[in-house]
Amino acid sequence: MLNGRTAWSAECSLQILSTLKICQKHPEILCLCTRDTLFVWGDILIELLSEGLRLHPQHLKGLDCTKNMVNIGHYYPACPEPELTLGGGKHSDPTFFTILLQDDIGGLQFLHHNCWVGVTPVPGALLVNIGDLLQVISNERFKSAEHRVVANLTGPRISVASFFSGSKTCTRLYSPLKN
Ligand SMILES: O=C(O)CCC(=O)C(=O)O
Ligand SMILES: [Fe+2]
Repeated sequence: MLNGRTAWSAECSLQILSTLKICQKHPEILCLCTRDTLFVWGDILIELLSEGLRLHPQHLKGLDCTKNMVNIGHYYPACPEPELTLGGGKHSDPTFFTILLQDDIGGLQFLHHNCWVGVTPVPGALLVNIGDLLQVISNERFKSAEHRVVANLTGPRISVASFFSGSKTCTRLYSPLKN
């Protein structure tokens, strides 16, 4: 807090720092993760997801699924006793979908048939995670998988998540698609 105000600049610079640190390690992905490019990926993805539901390619876009995107940078310091803690607790994303850029440290795990399965980092790859809103809209044909981040002896680990979650001022009611 700064004079009673939230120190938003610290969060903001952390986010930029995270993106820059990843880009320093993998300069080839710089063009993948600008805000404009992420909106393009979002539009391509939502078309594919619409088609996956046998809908018109623009159907989900018409529900404003890609209208708003929030970027959050994560910084997980190296941990001397990783088994005693977690980098990020178990959750599902309350979004339509999330595009995630992670560095090469690893630690992200998804819950699959009651087992935690690690996501091996692939240099330059963006990871797409279905969120709760898309699970509801798709009538559970797409699943919003629970995930967590384990702490690592090595680090820091850095990731940047781009959350596509509709407009903050949206008053639209979402419900499962009729079959
Ligand atoms: O840091 C990660 O790999 C995952 C972060 C995450 O799950 C989130 O921001 O919702
Ligand atoms: Fe998440």
